[in-house]
Amino acid sequence: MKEVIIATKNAGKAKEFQTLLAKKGVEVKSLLDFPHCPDVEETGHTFAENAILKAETMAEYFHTMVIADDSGLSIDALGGRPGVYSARYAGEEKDDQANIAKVLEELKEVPLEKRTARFHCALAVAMPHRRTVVVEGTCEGYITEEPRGENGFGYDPIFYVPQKGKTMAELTKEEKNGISHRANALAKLEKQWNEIINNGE
Ligand SMILES: O=P(O)(O)OP(=O)(O)OP(=O)(O)OC[C@H]1O[C@@H](n2cnc3c(O)ncnc32)[C@H](O)[C@@H]1O
Ligand SMILES: [Mg+2]
Repeated sequence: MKEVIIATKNAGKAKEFQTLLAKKGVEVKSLLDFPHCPDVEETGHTFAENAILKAETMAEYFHTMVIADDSGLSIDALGGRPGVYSARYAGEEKDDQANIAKVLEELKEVPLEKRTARFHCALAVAMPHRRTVVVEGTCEGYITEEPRGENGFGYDPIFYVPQKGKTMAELTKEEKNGISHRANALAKLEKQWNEIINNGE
């Protein structure tokens, strides 16, 4: 089976890529499988910049094709925050519960109709001796007043998906993969996929 490295240390993301790419007959390895690999500082100001940074650094490190995901939540009432700072919104520990608590506190006075938000995902595919390919996907929703659901990761328990009538964390893995920002970004690689997979190294 063809193997692809996803440059992420986030177990939730890694699992989603495992399911999404298994359908394409691809086995996913994440950086969690390579405990000694270096950390990449996310110094970019956009999701795309950070995805390129992570993918290119790791493609150089591994000497092979690497895909990176930089993603996050943009809340309109907060001027687009937490945005590219989603992982560390409440501190360096990357604590999902603390991040959720901070968002809910900041939105305390904001009525439901003004709690519009979207998840963003930028995917960068870095290949030795080729130009890096970048695609982006989004998913629209609302921020709930309290967390609901046990599935997924990150901000999923407070992200309400109107078309499903549930929070992202109440969706099954298959349902989330049917509508997520990550799946939407990956779908944009569809046409190039065979070329990426066969010529990437
Ligand atoms: O950089 P890597 O190692 O991939 O892992 P990370 O967790 O730091 O990932 P990002 O820098 O892309 O930050 C994304 C954050 O945005 C949030 N996020 C992204 N996608 C999400 C999703 O599908 N559901 C819920 N929250 C998500 C979550 O808090 C992530 O930690
Ligand atoms: Mg990160």
